[in-house]
Amino acid sequence: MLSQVQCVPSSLCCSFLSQLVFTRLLSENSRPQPSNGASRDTEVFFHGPVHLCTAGVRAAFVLSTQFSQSGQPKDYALPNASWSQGMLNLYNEFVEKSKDGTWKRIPSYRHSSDSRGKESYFLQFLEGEKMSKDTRLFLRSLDEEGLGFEYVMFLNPSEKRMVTVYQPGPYLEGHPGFAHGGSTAAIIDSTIGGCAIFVAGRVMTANLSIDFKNPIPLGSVVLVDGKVNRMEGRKVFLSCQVWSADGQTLHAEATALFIQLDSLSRR
Ligand SMILES: CCCCCCCC/C=C\CCCCCCCC(=O)SCCNC(=O)CCNC(=O)[C@H](O)C(C)(C)COP(=O)(O)OP(=O)(O)OC[C@H]1O[C@@H](n2cnc3c(N)ncnc32)[C@H](O)[C@@H]1OP(=O)(O)O
Repeated sequence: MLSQVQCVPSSLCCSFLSQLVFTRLLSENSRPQPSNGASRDTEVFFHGPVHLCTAGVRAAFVLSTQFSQSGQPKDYALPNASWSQGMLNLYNEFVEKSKDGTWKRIPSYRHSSDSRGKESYFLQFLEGEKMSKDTRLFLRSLDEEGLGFEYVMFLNPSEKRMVTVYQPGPYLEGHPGFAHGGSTAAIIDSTIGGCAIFVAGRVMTANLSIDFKNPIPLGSVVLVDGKVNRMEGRKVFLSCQVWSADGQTLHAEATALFIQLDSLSRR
């Protein structure tokens, strides 16, 4: 279990992370298992001898959650059954806007090693770090669709702007019925982190300041709208707003400073 979160790219929300891990530990025991009896946890598969007899079924289940039918790594930034109509509508709106090249959908994989190739922003970010196939990127750490962070990012390169269409799931609960502020911080950090990576390559969050204006109902759809304001040497200054899908409610506003790293290995 620990290996799944040990290389989480953000120390921003330690308490949130602990809660998420705790939730996962709890849920492994209390959640109904898939009908084929397979565990959702690769570590259970590797460490639990009692499970060896169903190894094939388990492996198939685990692989099916991580790879598409073509055998390619699964791109999670595509519609799935958990997406509400509101999420689909916004997604389609931005797909439409992407047709003339103004916006670009950013694919999203579970493991950093799946991000190799042309769209390799995570490798820029994580280069030099050893990540095993069992590790998972924080925002894609849950197996079941719709329980945690459901999101798709669209980049507007000329505006140095990233918009994330985001639907927080029930495992992100803070106050009953609402998203935990740490989860909101994480999606903001990742959205503007994407902007910062786009303009500066490998970066780290040095400062993130958030005004939480209105709680985000779980299962609702919001737009996380972040952009680069300016760059001064290695310092990238960004801002971000989180709006309800109808544009009527401002949920959060943030400013941030990211620092460009010359090389992670130098550190
Ligand atoms: C087609 C391509 C598309 C691309 C799209 C991509 C989409 C991608 C999608 C998804 C992306 C996901 C992205 C995830 C992002 C997550 C990021 C995180 O959460 S990172 C974890 C949390 N952060 C840490 O753990 C940092 C810990 N801190 C440090 O490591 C250092 O303090 C660091 C690197 C921040 C700075 O250290 P130093 O030694 O390199 O630099 P020094 O000299 O201290 O600072 C440089 C300048 O910055 C100022 N500075 C530093 N920290 C500051 C602060 N907190 N406030 C104000 N100024 C600060 C300093 O005063 C200095 O300024 P002067 O150059 O003198 O003017």
